[in-house]
Amino acid sequence: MKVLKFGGKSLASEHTFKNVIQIIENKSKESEIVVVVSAIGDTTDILENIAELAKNNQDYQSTFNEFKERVYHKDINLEAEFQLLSKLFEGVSLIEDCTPKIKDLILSQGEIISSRVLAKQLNAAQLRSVSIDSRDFIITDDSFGNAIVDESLSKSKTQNYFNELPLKIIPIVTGFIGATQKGETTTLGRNGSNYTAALLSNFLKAEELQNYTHVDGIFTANPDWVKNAQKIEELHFEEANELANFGASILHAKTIIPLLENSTPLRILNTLNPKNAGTLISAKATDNGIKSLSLQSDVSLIQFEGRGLLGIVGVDARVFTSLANEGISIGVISQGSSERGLGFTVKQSEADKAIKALQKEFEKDLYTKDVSGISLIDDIAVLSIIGQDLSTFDKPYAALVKNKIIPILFNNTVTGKNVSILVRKHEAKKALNVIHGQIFGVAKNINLALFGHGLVGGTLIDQILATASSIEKKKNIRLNIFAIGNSKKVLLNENGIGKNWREDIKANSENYQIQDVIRFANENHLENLIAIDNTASSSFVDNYISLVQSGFDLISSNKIGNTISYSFYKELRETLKRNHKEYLYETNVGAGLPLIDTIKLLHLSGENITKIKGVFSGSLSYIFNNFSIQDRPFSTVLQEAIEKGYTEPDPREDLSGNDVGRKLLILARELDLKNEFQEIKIQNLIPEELQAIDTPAFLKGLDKLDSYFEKQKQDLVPGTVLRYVGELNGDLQEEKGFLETKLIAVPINSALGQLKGSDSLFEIYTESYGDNPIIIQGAGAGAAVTARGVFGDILRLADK
Ligand SMILES: NC(=O)C1=CN([C@@H]2O[C@H](COP(=O)(O)OP(=O)(O)OC[C@H]3O[C@@H](n4cnc5c(N)ncnc54)[C@H](O)[C@@H]3O)[C@@H](O)[C@H]2O)C=CC1
Ligand SMILES: N[C@@H](CC=O)C(=O)O
Repeated sequence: MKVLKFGGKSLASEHTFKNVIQIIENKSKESEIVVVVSAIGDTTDILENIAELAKNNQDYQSTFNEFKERVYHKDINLEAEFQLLSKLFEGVSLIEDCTPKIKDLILSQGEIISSRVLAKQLNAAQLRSVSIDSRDFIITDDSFGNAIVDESLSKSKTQNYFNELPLKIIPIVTGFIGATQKGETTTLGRNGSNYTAALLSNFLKAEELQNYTHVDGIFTANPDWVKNAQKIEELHFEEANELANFGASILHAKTIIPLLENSTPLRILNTLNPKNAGTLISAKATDNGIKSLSLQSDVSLIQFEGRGLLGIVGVDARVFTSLANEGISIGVISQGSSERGLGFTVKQSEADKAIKALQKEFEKDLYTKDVSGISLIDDIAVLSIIGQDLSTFDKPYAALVKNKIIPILFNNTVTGKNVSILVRKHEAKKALNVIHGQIFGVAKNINLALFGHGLVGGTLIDQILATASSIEKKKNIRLNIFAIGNSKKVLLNENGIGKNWREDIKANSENYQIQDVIRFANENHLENLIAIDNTASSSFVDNYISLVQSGFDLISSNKIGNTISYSFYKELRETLKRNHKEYLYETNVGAGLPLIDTIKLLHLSGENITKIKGVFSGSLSYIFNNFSIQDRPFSTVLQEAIEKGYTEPDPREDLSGNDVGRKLLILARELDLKNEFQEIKIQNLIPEELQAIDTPAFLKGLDKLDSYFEKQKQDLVPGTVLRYVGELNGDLQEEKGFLETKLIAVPINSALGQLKGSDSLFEIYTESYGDNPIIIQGAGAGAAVTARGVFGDILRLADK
């Protein structure tokens, strides 16, 4: 025999009702069944609300009429229940009081109505069934509202009752309600229907209790809050009990206990997806490990502080006794060894009462200032990691801090594996997602805001979208682009911008300030935030500090942030350190080539890098590699470099030598040299009259450059070619290095003379390597290689 229990949501609509009937039909063909029901939909809340209106002498009648219309069913006469309710509400309204006893009688009608309605519907569907009132056999004490079941009496009564039932009739039993020995109606507390079903499963020795809900089972976290929460296939009773104790709303601690006697398995199933196997809770051992995260957001934190409490015996006892006297239960408790302060949680609904009780108890101590404050923090949520001990707690904790969520306090159980963390309510969803991603190894969400969607930025977006799903499979990292912005407008989507981003930008982007993007990320509880600067803008760099302070890591292909004043360079690094954030910019020198990382490692390991020289610019490499040996005007070759995406948005950044200068400065600063941009000796290749005009005018008149460069070529000694080079000389002992860029002639058969395409070449001279430099060579410019380099930085950060 199996017991099937259907919750209120399963009975709430015509559609779900049909599913219930179908499930009952199928299950009754497999084995004998007993069905337990909750009240339909939110009937219990509605009845409670009507009673409250009546008690307060407010208009309850219209809500009651609405209720009657909602539960009315044409084939079933509910007049007796409605009349009883009507009399009860009238009485409550007259005496302006609703005692727990009356309230139980009112609420019980919800389950009575639902069992009658379901039985009627089943009979109409040719499934013989009968509505059964559990008050006939579930016997309780008279603690109305949360009555204690007399299990042995209830067991024998239940067994006798069911022995008398005719065979082949499906019993539809009211959950939640019972009766005292005197026959007074009681209720078993919220979630009591599950308890009734568990009791019946035990008393009738069911082979399984199947609890039909509106979800596929128990998940590693509430799927409404954590998108990639995973269903748990199996749990041991003890683990389920822990989950229930820590507030997993789908389970009720009371439900598990009756099942232990006969080790009756409990399966959590979905009425709307009945083929899913759900979660099985049984006595079978499962792999030990973290099982689930739960969140309680209806709590408040009380802070009790006092200077004069150190060493005084009995203060905690007074705190807890005064609350116990008011029937207030305490959740998480924390007290430091200084004994100066005690923090603990209570239900939010009881917080004011708790404060009043404490103020009364400590009235004198408050006056003498031995107790200096009793205060309340209301916007609190308790996040519990069930199955977590402190040996591996460093990871979720560090992930929280990295996401700028600093727990208010945390607490672990001495035995068992549970850690509870108190966070601000508005941070709870983000905290849950951060910890979930960290401990379950399921795809970690990395939320990206991309600024600049030109050549590099646009290519990067396409690369990310094309590979996101394979990265998720291979690396368990889910890259979610939630913002794409240019200098004026931004497109935002917390669920991820897709392949049609170019059209979406046209249709849906809005004017913005950086604070709008930050606010959007916060409001949508987005974690692991990275801002990526693929602009060439100096004004965008102004946003770096606020982005870091708001919890973003940074990545840039833009070199400006690293090459404005040294004081900004330092300020940014200090801000990053203070906020536990990172800034990666591997593409700043040599595009996709692994140059910066190599220099960083060499320098960090104490290697004295004395010189770096070579061809730093991919575009200038392309231009001079071709122009030196081809009989084509300079402007034609330059135009080609622009079209291939090698140059800066304004190619004068390259021709002026500034871009090479920036790269030298970036490397110098990696070596702890404190140079400023103005100190670099730069050879500018742009004729003076073309230096001050605007970009479109410059681009229109590229041929004005031809005669100057033709002359440079003609002056070359035969067997040599032109190369634009950069050189950095520095030393560990020195504060500043010597940085220079210039156009030179080199032998055509030298390493520099042999460069092809847009290749850059870097020679790194160090003390240990002596005269044989480390050489890094390869494509030094181009949207595709640069975007790949930025992508590499994203994955590096995502892995941390
Ligand atoms: N092309 C290459 O080979 C390499 C380029 N880079 C760097 O990549 C960056 C991007 O270069 P491209 O894609 O070629 O430039 P681009 O001109 O094609 O794109 C720049 C984008 O930034 C946007 N933008 C400008 N100011 C902005 C602001 N204040 N806020 C937000 N967006 C803004 C523009 O609207 C444009 O969409 C540059 O900093 C460049 O130095 C770095 C290494 C190699
Ligand atoms: N314009 C730059 C692009 C890479 O930084 C170059 O030519 O090297």
